[in-house]
Amino acid sequence: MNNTYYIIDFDSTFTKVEGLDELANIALAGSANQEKVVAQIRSLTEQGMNGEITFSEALSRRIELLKANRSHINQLVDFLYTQVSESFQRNEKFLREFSDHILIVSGGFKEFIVPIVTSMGLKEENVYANTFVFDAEDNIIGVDQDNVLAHEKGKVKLLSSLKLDGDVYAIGDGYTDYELRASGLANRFYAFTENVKREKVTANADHIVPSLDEFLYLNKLPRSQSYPKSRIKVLLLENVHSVAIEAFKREGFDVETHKGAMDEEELSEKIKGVSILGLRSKTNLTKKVLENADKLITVGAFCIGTNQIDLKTCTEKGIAVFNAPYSNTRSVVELAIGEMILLIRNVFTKSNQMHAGKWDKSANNSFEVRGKKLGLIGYGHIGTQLSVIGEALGMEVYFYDIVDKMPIGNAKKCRSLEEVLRVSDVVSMHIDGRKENTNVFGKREFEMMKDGVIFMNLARGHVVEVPALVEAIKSGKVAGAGVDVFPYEPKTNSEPFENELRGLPNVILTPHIGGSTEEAQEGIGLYVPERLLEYMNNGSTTGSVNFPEVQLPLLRDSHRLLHIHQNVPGILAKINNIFAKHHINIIGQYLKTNETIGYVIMDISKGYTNEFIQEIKDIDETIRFRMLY
Ligand SMILES: NC(=O)c1ccc[n+]([C@@H]2O[C@H](COP(=O)([O-])OP(=O)(O)OC[C@H]3O[C@@H](n4cnc5c(N)ncnc54)[C@H](O)[C@@H]3O)[C@@H](O)[C@H]2O)c1
Ligand SMILES: O=C(O)CC[C@@H](O)C(=O)O
Repeated sequence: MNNTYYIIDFDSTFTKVEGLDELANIALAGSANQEKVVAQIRSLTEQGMNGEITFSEALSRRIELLKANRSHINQLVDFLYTQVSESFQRNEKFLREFSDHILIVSGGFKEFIVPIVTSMGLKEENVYANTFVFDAEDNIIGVDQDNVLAHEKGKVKLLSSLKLDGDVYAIGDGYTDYELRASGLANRFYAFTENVKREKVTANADHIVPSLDEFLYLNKLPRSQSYPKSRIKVLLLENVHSVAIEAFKREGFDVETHKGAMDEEELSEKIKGVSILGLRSKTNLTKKVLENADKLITVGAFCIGTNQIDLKTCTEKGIAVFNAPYSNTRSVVELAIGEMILLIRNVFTKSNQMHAGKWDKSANNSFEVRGKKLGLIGYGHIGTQLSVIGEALGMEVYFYDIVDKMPIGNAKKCRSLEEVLRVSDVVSMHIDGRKENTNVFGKREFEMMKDGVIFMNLARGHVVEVPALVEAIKSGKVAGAGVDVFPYEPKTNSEPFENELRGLPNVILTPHIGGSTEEAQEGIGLYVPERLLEYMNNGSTTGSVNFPEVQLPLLRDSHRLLHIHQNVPGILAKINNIFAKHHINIIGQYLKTNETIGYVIMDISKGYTNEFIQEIKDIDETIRFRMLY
């Protein structure tokens, strides 16, 4: 072990929160002025951390406001067990292994610090912090004034008295931590920004460390992440749900988010250096963008459709793409059912008339859906769900799909598109957005339909020729239409919507919100990051839309090599020859291929040379190589 001492701060570094602020929250729970007092305490904490008021002033003023007792401290400790910073949780092994050289030096209080840090392997005798003074009823009435840490430049005085023999590295989020470096007592100061980032502190740091992983990486210390995730960029576009953002932040990635989509030019610049990209339906991931994607490992479509992504190029470049194949299915189905009922009853026309002051109480052109024929074009996830609910409403369901599909319930499978169109009272599109489906629905298809049909497209805008639909509405062929998707859709909410369907009677237009419900977005926000993280951390490709699917066991006590190559004969033999030449023992090996690529995963024991790795990388057909440990 080296002779370096690691001086670590507690509040907002070891834990995500400030202990005293949380103690106030607990002590004042339910009291009328809780919010006000906690805000005052937080503000004093901030001023002290930024060096705007002296530490001792901040401390004594906070204690005065606190009104806490010993039982509140017990509650605080229980809470703090759940608030240890993520990167500290990940690196408990380092804390235990280096416990003789790790000192917790804090302006906080031993009463809550000791139980937390000792539970993670640190030593009580290495905790330097304040202690409370209690009265006979166990109320906190002050701070032990004999402790140097209760006073100005307390950390500096404390460290100077310890006379540590060796290098000293200080890690913390506050100005008092930086003071150790300024005084010359610490060789380096690492500003820890996983929980809070303070300009005045980071400006003075030798290094800014967004996580403990980064600190351990910089100092070549044992760590749980082979390469710190804080160095891996995640770019999330189109307002993906906050649970997704949290999932990546929790793992320690460097996450950037954007509310809207990006056009080709903007994304071509932004993609540089990004390893994980998240998008929805409005961002086109084109060949040109992918040419600039120098670090891209994986892409998550936070939606069902992946037609906006050049999957072929992604595959050729060894970029694994994932989507959320059913998280918003129910939402689309509910919207389709709602629109169908409103359209067949002519509700929008009546509602518009009412807004214009016209009362037209009549049954003309208003029908029930019960007993009507529902024609579904595309019988995938959405089509089949709609089939079930349509039948429950008393409709007869007919469907057409290019793939032979099992009918659900009493639905009738049709052999051709025409067969469905000729019989249906309501036609609903649920085919996917592949290129070949462009304009599959035009004048000819509308002409095949019954007069007065209701038509809905909640699939993709480019599958229907809009002028043909407009004509069919104007001629009365189509009595009502629900359209959620358009060949061109605005990139952001501030861009105006232009389309020939605007202003037509009994036409419901919605801004591509079939899948936009809180439930669906949260579901997608949980599902997609799980797939992406599984791939990043473990190599598993379950649910990938362009990679061979492999579900891998967790990595234990071995190193995992992931080799993506062009799918030509003989690659596995080449790999195995290199293993044999270097006498490397394979613990586990998995191979899956698709038409374009092969994906080999090899778990090996830790003894191998850089030459061995280089030879694997140098195989001619290699597209991408990654190592996990
Ligand atoms: N409006 C929205 O917000 C929203 C939300 C979710 C999905 N969608 C769209 O809805 C589409 C359908 O979603 P899904 O989850 O049911 O997809 P899915 O892949 O499960 O089903 C699509 C079905 O269409 C069939 N198909 C493809 N081309 C066809 C054609 N030309 N004629 C007949 N059948 C054809 C396929 O064989 C498949 O069974 C998605 O691809 C997506 O584009 C829109
Ligand atoms: O939310 C989106 O952007 C797209 C929704 C939908 O079209 C999908 O493909 O899932």
